[in-house]
Amino acid sequence: MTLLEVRGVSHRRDKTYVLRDVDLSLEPSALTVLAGRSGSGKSTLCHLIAGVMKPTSGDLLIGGRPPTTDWATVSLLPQRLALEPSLTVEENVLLPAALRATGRPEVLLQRLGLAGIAKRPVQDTSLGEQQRTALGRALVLGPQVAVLDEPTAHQDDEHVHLVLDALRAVVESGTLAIVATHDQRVIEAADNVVRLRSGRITPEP
Ligand SMILES: Nc1ncnc2c1ncn2[C@@H]1O[C@H](COP(=O)(O)OP(=O)(O)OP(=O)(O)O)[C@@H](O)[C@H]1O
Repeated sequence: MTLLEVRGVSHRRDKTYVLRDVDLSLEPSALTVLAGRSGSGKSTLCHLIAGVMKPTSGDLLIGGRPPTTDWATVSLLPQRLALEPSLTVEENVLLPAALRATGRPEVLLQRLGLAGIAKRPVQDTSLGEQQRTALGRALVLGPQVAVLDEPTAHQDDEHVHLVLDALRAVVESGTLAIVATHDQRVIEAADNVVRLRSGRITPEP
């Protein structure tokens, strides 16, 4: 069963095409890596899948519908995190749940190594902790699709394992996790790898 369908997507920034004729069909319950050199278009594709930008041409469908900004359907961990600095770690994780009166973050905070600092303003935490907070925020609703841009960029080996365990747990619950990364440790843990080169999907490797 296809969950995410990307059909003939091209995207232009200024006068240059940064994505060209991208076709992709992905099923639920998988950890899919978007790999490729810096500037190959990974972040752009992340933003299109998460519905925060519209493609110049082509279609993206999640469960047969265009992406919305409803984080239970598709969530985003942006490269620049976009946390609310004065809120605590826990409050940031719970932001998508605030409108739903749901959300039990204890297990997730534990899994991401954040339980001990949950009540601290996020601005008083390390960059790696902030990145795991933004990851928790992306996973807290157990979305159909979680789009995660470089989620291990600020993590050491030990914390990469925590991140991968948290990803594996949501994937086992049905989430399609799409992870843009250069990190070989994440690439090795993936169910499938989509490689981009100059905005086009290229066969492995
Ligand atoms: N706002 C923008 N305006 C114009 N060009 C942009 C803009 N943002 C990105 N680009 C260009 O689009 C291309 C793809 O960028 P993108 O950020 O998607 O790459 P990436 O694979 O995620 O790179 P990285 O691994 O360095 O994050 C790059 O050539 C980049 O310079």
